[in-house]
Amino acid sequence: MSTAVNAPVYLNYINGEWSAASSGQTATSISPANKHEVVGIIQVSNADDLDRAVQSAKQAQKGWRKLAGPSRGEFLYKAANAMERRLNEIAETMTREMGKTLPEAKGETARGIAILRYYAGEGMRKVGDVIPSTDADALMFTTRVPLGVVGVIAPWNFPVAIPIWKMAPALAYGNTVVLKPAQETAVTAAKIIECFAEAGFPAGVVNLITGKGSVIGQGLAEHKDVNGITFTGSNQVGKQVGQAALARGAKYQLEMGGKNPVIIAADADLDLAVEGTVSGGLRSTGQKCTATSRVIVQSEVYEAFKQKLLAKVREIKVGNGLEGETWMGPCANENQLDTVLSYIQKGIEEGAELLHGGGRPDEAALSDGFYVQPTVFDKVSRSMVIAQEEIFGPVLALIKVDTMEEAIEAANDADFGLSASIYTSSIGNLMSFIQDMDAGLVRVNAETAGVELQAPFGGMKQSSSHSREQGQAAIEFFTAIKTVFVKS
Ligand SMILES: NC(=O)C1=CN([C@@H]2O[C@H](COP(=O)(O)OP(=O)(O)OC[C@H]3O[C@@H](n4cnc5c(N)ncnc54)[C@H](OP(=O)(O)O)[C@@H]3O)[C@@H](O)[C@H]2O)C=CC1
Ligand SMILES: O=C(O)CCC(=O)C(=O)O
Repeated sequence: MSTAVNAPVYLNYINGEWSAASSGQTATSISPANKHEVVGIIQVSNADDLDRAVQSAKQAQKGWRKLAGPSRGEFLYKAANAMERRLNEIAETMTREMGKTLPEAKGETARGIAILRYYAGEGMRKVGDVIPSTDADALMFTTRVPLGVVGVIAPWNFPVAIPIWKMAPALAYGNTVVLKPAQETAVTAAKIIECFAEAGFPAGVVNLITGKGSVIGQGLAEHKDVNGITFTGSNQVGKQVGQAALARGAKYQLEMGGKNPVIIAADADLDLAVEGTVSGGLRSTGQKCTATSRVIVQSEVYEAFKQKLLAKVREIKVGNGLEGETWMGPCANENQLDTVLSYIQKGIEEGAELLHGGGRPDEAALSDGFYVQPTVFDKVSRSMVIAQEEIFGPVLALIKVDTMEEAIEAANDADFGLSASIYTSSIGNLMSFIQDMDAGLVRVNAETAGVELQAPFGGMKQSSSHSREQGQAAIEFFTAIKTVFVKS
């Protein structure tokens, strides 16, 4: 039975006011743990709504950029405080809306708050350098200016952290923002924006508009008054967004897929390596762009590692993320579940050996949710589809290698280059890995997932548009450098 009748309605936030889509259309945001549970009713906006949001951001931009950096930072501190007061509620909404476990959702919400505070402090840091001029009577320096209106297109897998790690630096550096979250997690996004509204940002500085990606996302990328577009999501859509922005000369930044390897060297601490592989590959149901997907193991320890890994995976409790004993929640939506199941089928057809999982769990209590078992494949070869394409699900592919050289070569044998890790106790191994691994994030004796907000984050090869987000790196995208030459 659907509970849509009693579900709360969430609106767009445009020019400091909550408003319904002018199309009059709404959609339901459902829980992946039980498809009959409606988390909220959300707006399906059209191009007119989008234009209103962009125009309100454009109008607000002049006043916002004129504020001193520390004053802009004050608003971010206030938004962080508002979010902190509502941490449990926001985390619970996230779990209900996209399925990750409540402890993970609380951790992510806390991370969103920390990101806001980090960028609030940015308002007080330097924005330029003094450069010696060849003219002894001149002063030459650089300063930075905001892009203008920034469009944020966010995915559903980190519905708090990703919008915030894009919006917070955009705002701190003087841009105004139009956020288009994934429809999947529009309710969680509305709650974040409620915190921004409570913080008292001037009207138009922060705008939220929900609707189809093909209408609102693509519309943002194509809108003549949007000066910068920052996107996280699939490779296919990312490239479309980039092309639309490029065609009209707007700045863009894309964070896309991963096919992240972990290397288990013969001298690794196997218990630590198993822990990192399970956590990196299966937490959040494998739906992280940094999730471990390929497990490359040296032959000397292959059998021992495999047995320890299987023992750990067998312990995983799949269930509703709101329940305390659950370790792994459902896939975020039915499409995602179907994608994961079809990749598992492909792995079987290609001759990989299914060691664990491979389908939906049997429990009747889980039959209305988008659940899948944690899955482990043995005898995977580097060219198989499950070793090459992003699955975005809880599927680990074991690949056997003889030498460290072969391990690194296998790890680099993918179109993506986001994150990679190695478990080893040898300095030689870790130095070769750090030097030769083509990935934006390389981690030693730590899982592939896990990003620190104060460090640059982004990928090589097909994983990104080669820019970096977060930490001090964010200033490169969200501002333009202006070189100033002054002569008395
Ligand atoms: N790098 C990452 O962190 C992520 C990677 N993915 C990968 O993408 C796959 C598919 O996931 P999916 O949710 O469909 O990812 P998408 O790339 O379709 O969605 C990401 C965001 O882009 C929006 N969008 C969709 N179509 C367009 C468009 N034509 N123009 C502009 N914006 C658009 C979406 O809106 P809406 O969905 O509301 O229509 C959403 O806000 C996953 O299986 C995974 O492999 C997915 C999410 C995150
Ligand atoms: O691993 C993380 O914490 C971040 C992952 C991420 O950015 C993503 O999945 O989109």
